[in-house]
Amino acid sequence: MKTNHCKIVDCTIRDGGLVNNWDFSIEFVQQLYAGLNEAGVDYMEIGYKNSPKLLSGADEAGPWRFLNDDFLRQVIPNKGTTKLSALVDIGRVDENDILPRTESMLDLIRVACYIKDVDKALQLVQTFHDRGYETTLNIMALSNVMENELLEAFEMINESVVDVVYIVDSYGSLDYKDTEYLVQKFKTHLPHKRLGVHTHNNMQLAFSNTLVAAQNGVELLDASVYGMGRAAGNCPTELLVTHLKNTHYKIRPVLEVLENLLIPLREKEEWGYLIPYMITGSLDEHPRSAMALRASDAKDKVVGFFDKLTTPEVSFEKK
Ligand SMILES: C[C@H](O)CC(=O)C(=O)O
Repeated sequence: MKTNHCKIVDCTIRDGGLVNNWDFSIEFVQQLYAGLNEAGVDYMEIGYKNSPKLLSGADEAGPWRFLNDDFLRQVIPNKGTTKLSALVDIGRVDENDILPRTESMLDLIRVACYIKDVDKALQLVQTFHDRGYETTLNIMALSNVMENELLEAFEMINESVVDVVYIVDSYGSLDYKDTEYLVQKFKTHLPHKRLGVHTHNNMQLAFSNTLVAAQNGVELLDASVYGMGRAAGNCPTELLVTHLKNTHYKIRPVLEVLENLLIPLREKEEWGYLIPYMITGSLDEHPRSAMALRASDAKDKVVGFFDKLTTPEVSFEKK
């Protein structure tokens, strides 16, 4: 039987941390890792490897915001077959904090950037590659990128050592046609690179777009349990685990994690498909305005919110 070419990268802690400021207990992360490992999920992104020296708000955030290698060894004393990944952002990571892979629990380092910073991101990729890690380049907000910028980026990427290049739908505004178009463009211009996809569920399309990408040859599929991720969240891990054919995945351990960890957490924290996120997704915008609305007393005033975002005149409230 033909085996499926796809691999799942579970981002529950990293992207979900944007919902609760990475306030996950050690037991939560250990149980999640054990469940994903039993389920056969290929990678778990256990947080960010940015430097607290380069970012404000470090004191309030949980430890998954600024991963430390000694801490990680204590959290996962018995690593299984699920590999560990960390994300870094341009300008927020201190290269000196990244140990050689042989001395680290991490297997994969993913570098996130906007299109204008692809050159800087590829320099970091080279450093991490030289230290022995698998690497990805995650180009965020691709729905806002001009063709000429993309073509310029492809030239640099082709000359780089990066293993996997990601199509990232940061605003959750792509549909199946857009996804197919982007995947074909990436395949044409990056014939020797493997591809990944990271989707957001603003328009209830995260799962469907991920499947379209997979069907068109994309290998690394980002997801998170119960879709936990910033604003509308991500493609749910449980859906990929149960749906992808010819794989070794098991759904039961993911259901256990859902029942024990994510369903109770969803009672306290909010993420997922909500109308303000649908509005920003459909307008191809960052969800920050919708997140601010949901945190305010006017959280369900979706008509006024829509009017405000779609009116060219800008009015500021008088203090
Ligand atoms: C690089 C990551 O995929 C960043 C992210 O989550 C985004 O939506 O952007």
